Amino acid sequence: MSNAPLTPTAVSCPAKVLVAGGYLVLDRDHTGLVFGLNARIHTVVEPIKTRAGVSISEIVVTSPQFREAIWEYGYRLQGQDGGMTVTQLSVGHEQSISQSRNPFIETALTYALTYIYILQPNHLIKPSSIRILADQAYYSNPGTKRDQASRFADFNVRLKDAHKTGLGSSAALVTSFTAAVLSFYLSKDLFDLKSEKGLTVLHNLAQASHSHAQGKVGSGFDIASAVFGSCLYKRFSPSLLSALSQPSTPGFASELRSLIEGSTWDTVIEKAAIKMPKGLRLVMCDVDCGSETPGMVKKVLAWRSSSPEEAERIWKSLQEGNEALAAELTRLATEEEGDSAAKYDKLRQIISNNRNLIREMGEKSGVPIEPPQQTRLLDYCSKLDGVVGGVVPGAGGFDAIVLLVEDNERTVDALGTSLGQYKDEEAAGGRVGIIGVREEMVGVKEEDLNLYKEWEESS
Ligand SMILES: Nc1ncnc2c1ncn2[C@@H]1O[C@H](COP(=O)(O)OP(=O)(O)OP(=O)(O)O)[C@@H](O)[C@H]1O
Ligand SMILES: C[C@@](O)(CCOP(=O)(O)O)CC(=O)O
Repeated sequence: MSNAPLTPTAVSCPAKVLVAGGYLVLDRDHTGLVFGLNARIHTVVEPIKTRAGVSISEIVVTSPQFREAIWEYGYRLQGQDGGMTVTQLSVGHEQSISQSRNPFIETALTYALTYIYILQPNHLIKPSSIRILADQAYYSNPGTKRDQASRFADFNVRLKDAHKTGLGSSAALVTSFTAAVLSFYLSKDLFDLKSEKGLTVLHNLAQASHSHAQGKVGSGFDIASAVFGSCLYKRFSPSLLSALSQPSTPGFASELRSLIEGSTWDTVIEKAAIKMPKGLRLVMCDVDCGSETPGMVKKVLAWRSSSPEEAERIWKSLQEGNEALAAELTRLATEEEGDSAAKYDKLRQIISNNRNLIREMGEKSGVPIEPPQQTRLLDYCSKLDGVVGGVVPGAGGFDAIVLLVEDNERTVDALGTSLGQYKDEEAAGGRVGIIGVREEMVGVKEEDLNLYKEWEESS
């Protein structure tokens, strides 16, 4: 048993935008083109500070930018190879348990502690304190800064009242949380975030726990970009996770380890296939409306099953269009090209063809993937100076668009002004704003603890 003090550890992961491959990426015959974004969720793990009444096996998780965001967990070893069982202890004062549970944190903790235990069965897992800190762009609530230099805002609301912008908060949270907890408790020879193996273990473990907490509905592209940054993504076989026993049931711990470390995991991640040409960047616009992704996915997939031939034609053409988009971006990023006016013509053409197919997919399935108000908005933006084109990202719907624009202040400022003046009489939502993010190639990253000074435990 080791008594060495554990060193405070901080890790962050990026947000995501699925620029191409929505719906297609749900099966392994197709790929998704996902860009990481430079908004991050950070997790800081430290030895617990002595507090009256803290029991020996307790991990306290807080998300101090939000009100009442504290989750206290006890953990104990389950017999028959069931792994670590995590139980929520006292709950967020004056609230009912169901209101203040955080399934993403609870599941990520269960999977991470189980993996830690199985690698170091003779080590005591010491109590710890975990803080989560998120960049502003994940939420549209205006935050207040504790001081000028502060990176993280105080959102002054409960997490359940926060308005998400759809950048993949749960995936960045689960991945940075898992990475920070593993790095904190495991020695470098057992888990090293800087090694290929460490990244693969992190990816597989975060996919498993995120999928469990989310109800196994997503393709996992958001976890892939949280770990690896921008990439071309082919999902894992869903059967890998459906075969895994439930946490705390006999055999779970060993099954989890062989799944996470073994060769059956079949995700394909191509980082080299995604590049942003010098001179271009992404801009995300928030449309201040909501869409319900799981319902849209169900309906699109139901239509695909009922009209297989027609769907196959669209899926095949769109896959080709998405591959063409990735290839053209890579070509522009790697080949010398002059500054001719026609430089981005091919890119424009590819985006326009893909949008036609996305609209067809939406019309045929009866799902508003690129609904008319988004078509009008995208067409309006695409005609502005310096804008190459744009699409509805991910599942589409009413909540966001992503634009490919020339990377200079003039273009982005003019875009902001034009969007400020944009009025669509028929659209319910109204205001369109630029989210303060751009593409990010780097995935998971260790961070310096000085970043969190004003968010010390007592604050
Ligand atoms: N800062 C945070 N602190 C703690 N938990 C968080 C935080 N941000 C998000 N979460 C957890 O993630 C959940 C939101 O995840 P969800 O998958 O619904 O949204 P998302 O990943 O941001 O959206 P999308 O998949 O549309 O991009 C919250 O209910 C909460 O459990
Ligand atoms: C529809 C889908 O392909 C993309 C959903 O993306 P987003 O959550 O709208 O960013 C679902 C998935 O891949 O998990």
